[in-house]
Amino acid sequence: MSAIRYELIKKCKQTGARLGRVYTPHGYFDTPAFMPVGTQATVKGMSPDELKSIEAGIILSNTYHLHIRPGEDIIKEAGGLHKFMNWDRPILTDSGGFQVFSLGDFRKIEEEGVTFKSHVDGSKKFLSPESAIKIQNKLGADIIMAFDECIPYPAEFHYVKKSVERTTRWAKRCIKAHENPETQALFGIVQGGMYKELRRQSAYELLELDFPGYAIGGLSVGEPAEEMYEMLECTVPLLPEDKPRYLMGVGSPDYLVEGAIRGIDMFDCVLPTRIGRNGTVLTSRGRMIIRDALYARDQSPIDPDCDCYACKNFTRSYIRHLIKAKEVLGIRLTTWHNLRFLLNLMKNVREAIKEDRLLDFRNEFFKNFGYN
Ligand SMILES: C=CCOC(=O)Nc1nc2cc3[nH]c(NC)nc3cc2c(=O)[nH]1
Ligand SMILES: [Zn+2]
Repeated sequence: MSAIRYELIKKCKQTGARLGRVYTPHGYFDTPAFMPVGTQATVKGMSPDELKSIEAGIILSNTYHLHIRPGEDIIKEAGGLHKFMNWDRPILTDSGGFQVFSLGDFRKIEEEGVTFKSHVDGSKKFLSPESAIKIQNKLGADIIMAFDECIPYPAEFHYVKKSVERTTRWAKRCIKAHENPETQALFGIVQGGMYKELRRQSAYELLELDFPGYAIGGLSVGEPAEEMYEMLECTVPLLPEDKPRYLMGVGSPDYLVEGAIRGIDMFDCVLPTRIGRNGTVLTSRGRMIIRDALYARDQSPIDPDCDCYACKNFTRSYIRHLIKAKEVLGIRLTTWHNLRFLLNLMKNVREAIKEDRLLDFRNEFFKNFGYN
């Protein structure tokens, strides 16, 4: 009996997209889904009630960050991550491994695991498949991720092949180390760089291990959009139709729509919260740099088509003032709006799948948003 169940509700007639629902021990969430990122057990600037008000179905936290601070034992003593942060809906923990390689003073990868320096105090840290799973077992997320190597871009074929084979060996060690498969679903992570042959090899090796869900890793690492789409087109069809597919670290509005069209069910990205904090907001007409003097006297909402608290109650002029004055309410409002924008985008994608018009929706959205 697995911790989650994926219900395939409808397949889009125009594309590879699917409408689905993932049932977890903390309730279900609809897919395709965008998962707000709460790296350190909080989606920066948003309370759990506010996240519920914008209909966030599932949020993500980082194993690496919570291991470094406050440490998984403190969270376990609180009754696990759900209790600690008072979020009673689904949670997914990924490694933050992406950050380890970009944040921590990354040291070396060996068969046993990865040695690196903490980005907080520079102390020496070690993560292995076993320790990464042990930490996630203590945190108690509903969906946890296998320990893998997120291969940098670009990378030589031979290096990628060796890394894929090690990631598969690590995946087997994760399954063995996992203590709560009936309450925490462990997802395998397909790697393979930008090589179709290695993407297929990684997928086949992980399919044999029969995970309850599969993530596609090693993308959104600096490669051109076309390469990412090509890797999706060669990998997604190999994955089981009756299990969720999670594209890690993606993404911007166009990537979310194009990823859903190619059969992806779950996405996560720091973009909405990160650009929100530096005064950039997403609107149906494209990105808006609200701190720009252009908006100093603009009494209209960020996005007239948006139903969020920021757009219903405040003007561009006021929010620009808050951002310029480094007032905390400023980044709360831009974050609130950006998250609601992406959650609404995914709601519209789900509607379009229901009505077999996702390609039409894509063309309309891209025309307004300013993509080609
Ligand atoms: C406990 C261990 C769980 O391991 C992982 O979470 N591994 C992992 N995380 C990723 C995160 C990514 N973010 C982006 N772009 C912003 N691309 C990403 C790719 C990966 C990936 O290939 N692997
Ligand atoms: Zn809004």
